[in-house]
Amino acid sequence: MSKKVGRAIADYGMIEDGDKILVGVSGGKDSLTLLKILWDRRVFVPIHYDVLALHVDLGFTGTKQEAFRRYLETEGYPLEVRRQAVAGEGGREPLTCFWCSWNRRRVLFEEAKKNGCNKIALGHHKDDIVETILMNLLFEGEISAMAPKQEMFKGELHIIRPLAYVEEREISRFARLMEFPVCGCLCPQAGRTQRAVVKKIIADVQKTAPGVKSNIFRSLQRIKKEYLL
Ligand SMILES: Nc1ncnc2c1ncn2[C@@H]1O[C@H](COP(=O)(O)OP(=O)(O)OP(=O)(O)O)[C@@H](O)[C@H]1O
Repeated sequence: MSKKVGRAIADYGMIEDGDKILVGVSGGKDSLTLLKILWDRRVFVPIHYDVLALHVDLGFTGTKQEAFRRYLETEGYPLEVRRQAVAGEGGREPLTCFWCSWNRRRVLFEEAKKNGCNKIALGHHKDDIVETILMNLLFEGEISAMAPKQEMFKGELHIIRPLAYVEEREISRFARLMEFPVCGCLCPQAGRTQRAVVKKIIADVQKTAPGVKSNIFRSLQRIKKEYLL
């Protein structure tokens, strides 16, 4: 996985010497994996960069957040926690995905600025990108993906997605092997989103066409302009 991450970093010029990277850590398997890989790679890559983990505590109840926070601290990762209630007290009803992610992003940007970070790394992986392509096609009527490297605020900040070439099943296996104290998805909307619908479509098609995920991913690298409307 580290090799795939290295390839994605090189292909998209995601990390440069002197970068300070804020890694968004939700407590899920993807961002815990991302944090470990970026942290460990610093030992052998020929450039120097700093890593800071940030958890935005969105205020959902019934969390197992304490366990993963303790784990990060014990493992020696520098960690910041910012509380930003989106539901219940201090939040808004009904809770929507837009409201939740808008707030999370705002806090990530604010904390990046406050901590002098020029990159924000998110744990989106290949499956997330493929699902986004289909979601945008089916529900938004447009052809677009999730950029592995995205410029924000006229280049002041970049969002990077170093797991862009890594499949979710690889991450799941790694997270189990590493015994990460994963604190599952705490979102009350989980499983009822457009993403869940698209995930099921891909899984169904994959039963008879195993290469479908890679094909969807590759499709946005091979646009045939002469066949567009
Ligand atoms: N509460 C949070 N605090 C900080 N970063 C977050 C938080 N929630 C999500 N992120 C960041 O945004 C990415 C995408 O969020 P999403 O909710 O889609 O999570 P996910 O795909 O389930 O990943 P994970 O397994 O890391 O939770 C995460 O991988 C993480 O980097």
